[in-house]
Amino acid sequence: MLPDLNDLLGTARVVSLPLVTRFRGIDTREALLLEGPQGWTEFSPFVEYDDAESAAWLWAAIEFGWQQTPDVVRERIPVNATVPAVEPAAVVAVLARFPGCRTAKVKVASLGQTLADDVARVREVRSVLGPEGRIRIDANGLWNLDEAEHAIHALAEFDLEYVEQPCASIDELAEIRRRTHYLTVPIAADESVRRSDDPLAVARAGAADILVLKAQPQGGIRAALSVSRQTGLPVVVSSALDTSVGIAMGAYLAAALPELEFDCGLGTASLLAADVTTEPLLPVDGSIPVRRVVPDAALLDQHAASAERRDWWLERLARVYEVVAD
Ligand SMILES: O=C(O)CCC(=O)c1ccccc1C(=O)O
Ligand SMILES: [Mg+2]
Repeated sequence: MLPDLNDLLGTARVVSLPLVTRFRGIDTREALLLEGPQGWTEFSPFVEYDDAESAAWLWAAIEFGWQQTPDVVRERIPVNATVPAVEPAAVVAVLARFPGCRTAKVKVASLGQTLADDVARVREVRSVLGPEGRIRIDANGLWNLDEAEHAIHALAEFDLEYVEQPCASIDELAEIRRRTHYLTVPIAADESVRRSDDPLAVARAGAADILVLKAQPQGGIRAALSVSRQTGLPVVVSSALDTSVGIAMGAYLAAALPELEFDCGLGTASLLAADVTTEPLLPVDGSIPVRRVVPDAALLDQHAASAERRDWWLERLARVYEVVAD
């Protein structure tokens, strides 16, 4: 059951939040927030995504605002620190924003950087976290097969918990998994789940050991829970660099999973220099609470997007609504 478009437009607020450090090539995160009968919710597909891909994000936003959240089995979610592709000298300051986090996810394979840059960054993260820290890396599919094999070989000495999306395609993931099997570094799939027509294909191909699930791109909490159930693979719930409102959606997904073996990528409010609430879902003692988030009126005003960007988002909402309604 779909609410009327006018109900969505009636409460919509568009914000533009500055990031602490550049991430995925952006320094501000734009998001559209909506208030449904169950609470505030978020629609924030990345600006370059088309309407067809954004439909899952809108369905997720509507589900979270208009339907009750599923039963939860935990009240706090252990989270990882997320380390953008920064210089080694900046690593200490990044990790300090994630108090109590024993796990770090390090971005690698960034445009304009070399494997030596990645090795230096991961070495510094290992040195700060110590031998008991857990380190995972995320290449966002940017390596080809040989680059991935070489890089995983070079980075394995830092004891990797897993490698997220080393290559772009499912076939490549399956092949790199075979090639690096001897290193015993598990392979996780992210884009191959959230940007694929068939989120189960990567599991069916035996191309990943772990799935990264993001609530908005997966089409909501229930759809993501279904992927987890149907594949039986261990899951890491992650944010899409959402505001605290969207992170809450991810937190409810993580809280509803029967098993949660790995720390989740839901500490990303720490990458924002501003948020929409005075009580953001920031990590404390390495975890975030599971609760809904209510935006603060003054912060919504303070971080309101320009009139031009607001119109762009409202028009996008209306177009994507038609895709969902079909
Ligand atoms: O998983 C995390 O630690 C944080 C989330 C994250 O990395 C991310 C955030 C926005 C867009 C893509 C990604 C990604 O996992 O590739
Ligand atoms: Mg990823």
